[in-house]
Amino acid sequence: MRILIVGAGATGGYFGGRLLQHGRDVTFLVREKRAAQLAQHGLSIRSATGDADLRSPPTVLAGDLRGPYELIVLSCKAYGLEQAMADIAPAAGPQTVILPLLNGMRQLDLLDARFGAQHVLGGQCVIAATLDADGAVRHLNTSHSLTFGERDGSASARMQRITQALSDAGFDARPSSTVLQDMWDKWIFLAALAGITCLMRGSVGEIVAAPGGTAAALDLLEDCRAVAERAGHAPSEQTLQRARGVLTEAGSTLTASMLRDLQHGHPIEADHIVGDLLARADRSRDEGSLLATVYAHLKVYEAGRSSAAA
Ligand SMILES: NC(=O)C1=CN([C@@H]2O[C@H](COP(=O)(O)OP(=O)(O)OC[C@H]3O[C@@H](n4cnc5c(N)ncnc54)[C@H](OP(=O)(O)O)[C@@H]3O)[C@@H](O)[C@H]2O)C=CC1
Ligand SMILES: CC(C)(CO)C(=O)C(=O)O
Repeated sequence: MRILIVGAGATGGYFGGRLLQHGRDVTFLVREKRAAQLAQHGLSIRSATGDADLRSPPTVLAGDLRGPYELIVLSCKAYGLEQAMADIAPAAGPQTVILPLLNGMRQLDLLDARFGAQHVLGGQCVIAATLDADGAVRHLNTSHSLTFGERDGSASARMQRITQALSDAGFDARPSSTVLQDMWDKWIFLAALAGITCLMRGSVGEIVAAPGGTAAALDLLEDCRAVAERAGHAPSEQTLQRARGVLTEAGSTLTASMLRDLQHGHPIEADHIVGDLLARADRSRDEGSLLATVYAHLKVYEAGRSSAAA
């Protein structure tokens, strides 16, 4: 299967790199700076699950992109999605399937509008990864699952082909018949994790060790859960218990990728991950909620970045 990975950043570099390491037909759509870095140093993955050093990974610049690809894996940030959609247009043909790995849900609406819903799978990944200063992918824990599925839950022929292409490639490939609920479950967990770790500038363990920290984390999760319920995607009690457990684990070093971005002064996905959740909330009830405070806090950070750049 001809696979295009859009972006060779933390997630795209990791999953694309693993696929390449396992002999799959992968090309990375990159921009010039990353193309030069990959040409010079190759693509390295540093991980407790096994390192990889891939010399000369196949890359392509947008202007040279020729399609069609059977599978396009989107691993850009939400604020890069409009540009990425424009750039991948030449790679999309009548049989192309787009698999977005972004956190949140709004990417589905945008991709549907641009390419047609029949071309867009649901998807998500669970991993903690970042890029080093030298461009190597650093895998920060041992989770590395990639979930994908038809949004109507069907076991289509293309799902079988994609499952085969993504399986046995050094990460957990998880075909799902409940991918939309999976995405919602992850969204509310991630919004709570990103929101609370950014607000408190610390890991889960540091937050729960502080007075009131556990209650704040659980309050925020509850705000997020209420939005999911209102949208018809309430998490199961088991999912909720798991999320509560992870968000209140004593000594946990877990943070969200949004906190890592914020600490490096990078752009963040505030609107996509927190603002969009708030937009789907019951405004009369959620005004003054912790979720609203978290959003205001992230927007202040963004405003500070913009004025520093001006
Ligand atoms: N990092 C993590 O641990 C996790 C992240 N996620 C989610 O995954 C998504 C991706 O995050 P992450 O991998 O961390 O992000 P990164 O910023 O590490 O990587 C994104 C990459 O996409 C590239 N890119 C963006 N637009 C284009 C384009 N038009 N053409 C070519 N390359 C492009 C960027 O390239 P350039 O350098 O040129 O800008 C960058 O290298 C986000 O929605 C995030 O929330 C989900 C789970 C965990
Ligand atoms: C929740 C987590 C850590 C898992 O993938 C994540 O998605 C992120 O940090 O962006």
